[in-house]
Amino acid sequence: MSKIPVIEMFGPTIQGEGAVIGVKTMFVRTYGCDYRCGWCDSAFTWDGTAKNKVRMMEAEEIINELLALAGDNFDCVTISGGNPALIGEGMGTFINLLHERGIIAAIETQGSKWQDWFNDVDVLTISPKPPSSGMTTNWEMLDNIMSKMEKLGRSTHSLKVVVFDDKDFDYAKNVHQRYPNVQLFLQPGNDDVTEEGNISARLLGRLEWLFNKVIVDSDMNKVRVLPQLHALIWHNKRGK
Ligand SMILES: C[S@@+](CC[C@H](N)C(=O)[O-])C[C@H]1O[C@@H](n2cnc3c(N)ncnc32)[C@H](O)[C@@H]1O
Ligand SMILES: Nc1nc2[nH]cc(C(=O)O)c2c(=O)[nH]1
Ligand code: SF4
Ligand SMILES: [Mg+2]
Repeated sequence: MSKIPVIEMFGPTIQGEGAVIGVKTMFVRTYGCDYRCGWCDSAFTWDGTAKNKVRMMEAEEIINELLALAGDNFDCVTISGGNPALIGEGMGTFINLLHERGIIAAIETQGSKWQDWFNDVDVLTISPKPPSSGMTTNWEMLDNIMSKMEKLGRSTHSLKVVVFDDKDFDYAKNVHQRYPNVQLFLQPGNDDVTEEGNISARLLGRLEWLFNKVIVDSDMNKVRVLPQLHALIWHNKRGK
């Protein structure tokens, strides 16, 4: 059996981003990332500061813990990280167990790695990283992932790009031109993930800036611009 490194589980909460924004969901956050985005809002999943909280868990144990947390008060589990795509067959087993219980599986990943269990995911969010992150996109890998997902013919996948500045917006445009048939979500960046208290006004300011970028750009007629809804409500609080 291959175990899964879990750093936190929480919920039920409301999915705050992307294609299924607004849906009630549990979260399972895996430990470890192959990226180090300068503005990562979940850096504790890879920077070592919370390493002592990691538990190596069997798929079955994770389900049992979710059920203990929430009973039958959910039918969606979102697996985020870190990068859940670093995990092999254990994650496939976990997704199968969710399906056996009629629970859907949503994944958040950056598109730097493929796993065969992507084929079984109900909602796959691929979030390639713009220049402000400090990361470099492996376009060959991303092309590969996008073409495998397209071949599935179920359009369970979408793209989500976080935008902090004009260069990121150009990057998002590039992504949209490269994969014109895949729904692209734009999300404004939260440029201070440690600020305490109410950050809604700051985030809404960034959302308005992004709205205005999209409004005047005829290459962006088909994108959708969304906030991080949970951050508007719960700010930088962890486990929400
Ligand atoms: C923490 S990541 C984990 C999953 C995966 N590693 C990824 O990046 O897609 C989850 C989502 O949060 C977004 N995100 C991280 N930091 C952010 C920030 N400061 N502002 C806005 N979105 C952020 C990421 O781009 C990604 O879409
Ligand atoms: N409510 C809520 N929605 C989210 N959507 C993506 C998240 C993530 O950190 O991957 C996230 C999160 O952490 N909380
Ligand atoms: S890829 Fe995701 S988890 Fe990894 S550093 Fe970037 S935002 Fe954070
Ligand atoms: Mg988050």
